[in-house]
Amino acid sequence: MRTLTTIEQLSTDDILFLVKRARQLKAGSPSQVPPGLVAANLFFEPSTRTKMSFEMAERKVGLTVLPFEAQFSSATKGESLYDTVKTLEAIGVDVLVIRHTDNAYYEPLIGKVKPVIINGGDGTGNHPTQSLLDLMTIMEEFEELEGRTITIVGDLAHSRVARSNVHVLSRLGANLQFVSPPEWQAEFETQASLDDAIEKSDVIMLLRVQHERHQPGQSFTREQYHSQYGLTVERMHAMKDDAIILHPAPFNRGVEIADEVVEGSKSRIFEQMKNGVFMRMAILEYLLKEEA
Ligand SMILES: N[C@@H](CC(=O)O)C(=O)O
Ligand SMILES: NC(=O)OP(=O)(O)O
Repeated sequence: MRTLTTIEQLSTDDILFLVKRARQLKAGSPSQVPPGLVAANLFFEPSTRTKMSFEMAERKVGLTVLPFEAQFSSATKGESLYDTVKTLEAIGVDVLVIRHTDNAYYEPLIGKVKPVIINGGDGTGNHPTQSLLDLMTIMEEFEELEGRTITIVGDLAHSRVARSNVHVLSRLGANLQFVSPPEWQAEFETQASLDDAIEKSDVIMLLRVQHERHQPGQSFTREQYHSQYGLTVERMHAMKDDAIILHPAPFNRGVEIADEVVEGSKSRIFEQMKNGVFMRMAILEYLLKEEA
């Protein structure tokens, strides 16, 4: 396999292998990427975690990383993504991590370009590397997902993280619950009350309110959202003793999550970010093993 564009393209064995390998890398196992390969990270949408943790992972596995800034690239002169990728291929880039506003931006590239393509997020479509690092974080806590209840809370309609996670978590046997404002529930069957959902949950996975994808007038005040759908300190105290909190970040303190909860004992949010580096190392190793 030469690309990772959606989580659906991975078999369950691939997924479990990547989690195991990322945990080995986190424990200090040396990486096994052939020397002399070159990466570039093409982010046409803003990013802090995905871009920086890919760059960290690329350097840790020994890749040379070429800088690319979308706003100073010839994309601003109208060059297409396809022509940008063909250019980088001609220059000698072996692996491209791409984030783009268009859903499924990768389709015209697959089978037509030589570099390995890794999806760092496409519109409201997919965020496969986020799902894998979320899964790693959950498995560090519980090992098995079978019989565990995971509640995904928030802007389901506009979240690529929700879409990728629903697929992988249900494939591995978790019971999924959803809580969302009716306007943002999309195709998901939601629970009426966050308080009822919390009591049964082993994992509360919060989603960011995706303001940048909303039409004007489609939002709530911070206070309205927080009181109805936010993880308040009181709600955190109502969680099971061993239950944990995830959020892909960036998080809006005081909106999806109370300020005090972000770094509280149930939060694994910064562990998700740490795990992101090791998961991305495992993904690079997996995709590049046979390159040279
Ligand atoms: N950073 C994640 C989640 C978010 O921004 O809400 C994403 O790019 O999808
Ligand atoms: N979680 C995540 O994808 O963060 P960034 O948008 O900062 O990359």
